[in-house]
Amino acid sequence: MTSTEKTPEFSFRNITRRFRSSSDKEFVALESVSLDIDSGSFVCFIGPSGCGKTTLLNMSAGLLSPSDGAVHFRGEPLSGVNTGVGFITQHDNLLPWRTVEKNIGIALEIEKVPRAERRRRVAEVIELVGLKGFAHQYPSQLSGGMQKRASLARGLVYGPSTLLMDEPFGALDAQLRFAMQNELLRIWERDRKTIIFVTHDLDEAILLADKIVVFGTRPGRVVHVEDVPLERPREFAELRLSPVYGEIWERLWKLLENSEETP
Ligand SMILES: Nc1ncnc2c1ncn2[C@@H]1O[C@H](COP(=O)(O)OP(=O)(O)OP(=O)(O)O)[C@@H](O)[C@H]1O
Repeated sequence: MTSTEKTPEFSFRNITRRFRSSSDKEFVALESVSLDIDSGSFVCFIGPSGCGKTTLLNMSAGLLSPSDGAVHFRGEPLSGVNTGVGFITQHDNLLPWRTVEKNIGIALEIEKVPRAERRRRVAEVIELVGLKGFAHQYPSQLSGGMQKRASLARGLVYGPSTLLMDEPFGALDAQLRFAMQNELLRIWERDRKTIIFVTHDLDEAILLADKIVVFGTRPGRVVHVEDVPLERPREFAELRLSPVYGEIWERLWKLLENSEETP
């Protein structure tokens, strides 16, 4: 790498991950994945069920190690839990007995961040995700979209350089999903954190990403990486009419259709 090139946020180097199935047979969940994720970029992972997308996210978070190969985070080999990432899953996992404010601040409490600083940082992310006025509500008092906002705030509060998002909006209805996609883009355009976002929805991937990584199955592997050169800020209604959008959509759709075939 020359001195002018930036160190990637993540560098996956020839990653293979094997698991044991319920019948105790070893199988390859992810094979020979080599991929760089640029710092500050928005990357979507897309592919059929079981192709290893979550496995790769778990490795990025340091919750799982590769059987072969290595994950480098900001130039350093990753070993152990990656404290530089916020992880947001499909299920919000908000604790029902804690208020919004206390749910969001939980990581700071664990880190023993002093109370005044904790309050300040929690208030800042609450404002950022548009939950001002709801700090003292309990999760059951929030709408689905507000719960998403709360889990987004919880992922942001300790200032990670990357957000790992595993189908975060999968369970939302179309309108709410659209609102949350726009909200996420607004926050990303403000902070330019690196985002790795797993989705099954091709439109969502093209709307959000700078780069789309397409996975295939049996074994899980990367079959294609697509750069998305569409201008930002992106307006979905206009975007869908653009020829570039249509070309990307068709190319990736075909790949996804074929991605479940054994190579
Ligand atoms: N801890 C584990 N033990 C055994 N097998 C596992 C484990 N974690 C994942 N797998 C298997 O590895 C394969 C890849 O799983 P993974 O969850 O990464 O896929 P995915 O692409 O995220 O799927 P989906 O889109 O359905 O969430 C699947 O066959 C899954 O059953």
